[in-house]
Amino acid sequence: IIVWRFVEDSFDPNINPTIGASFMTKTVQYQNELHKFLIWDTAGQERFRALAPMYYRGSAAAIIVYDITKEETFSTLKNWVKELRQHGPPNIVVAIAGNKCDLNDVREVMEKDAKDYADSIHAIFVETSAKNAININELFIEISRRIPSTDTNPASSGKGFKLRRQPSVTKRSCC
Ligand SMILES: Nc1nc2c(ncn2[C@@H]2O[C@H](COP(=O)(O)OP(=O)(O)OP(=O)(O)O)[C@@H](O)[C@H]2O)c(=O)[nH]1
Repeated sequence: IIVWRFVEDSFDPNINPTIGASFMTKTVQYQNELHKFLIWDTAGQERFRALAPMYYRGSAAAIIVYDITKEETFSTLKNWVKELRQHGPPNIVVAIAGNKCDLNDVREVMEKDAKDYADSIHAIFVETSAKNAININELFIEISRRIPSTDTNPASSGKGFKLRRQPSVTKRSCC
């Protein structure tokens, strides 16, 4: 399960915010394999925050998105990183996406600062534009590279396999 929002159909500034979470899939080609991601896009608003553990529990990766034109979204992102470290799956792959890189003129978060922070927590880092579809595929390919396969049998190479840590029953209690 991955926390992410894809390219919007429309870039209306009055677009409705996510309520709870929305689900989507994305398939990327990684080397000779097709990797299908099952994605939950959780709501960013504070009032939905308590729902997030339902979605990141059992997930293989999380993409935490901030807005490069709003410094406060970068601070909020750091809180999400802490939450994932404390309550998320132990080996979850964390990716940080600085979205709206098409709005470089009104940037508030320097790319280097974000990259240094991502490196310090061993997270993937990329600046994206959901609007212009910049670096979206690249981000998923990098996640594919970091999520180990459960299938190490070369005889089955070329056939379908499951990436590690499909949603499963865990003993961890909610929140
Ligand atoms: N210029 C630009 N605008 C974007 C980009 N991505 C999203 N937007 C706009 O930013 C606004 C917020 O986008 P959302 O996708 O709703 O943001 P969100 O963080 O998912 O918000 P929640 O649904 O509340 O979690 C919308 O008006 C989008 O059209 C981008 O890459 N570039």
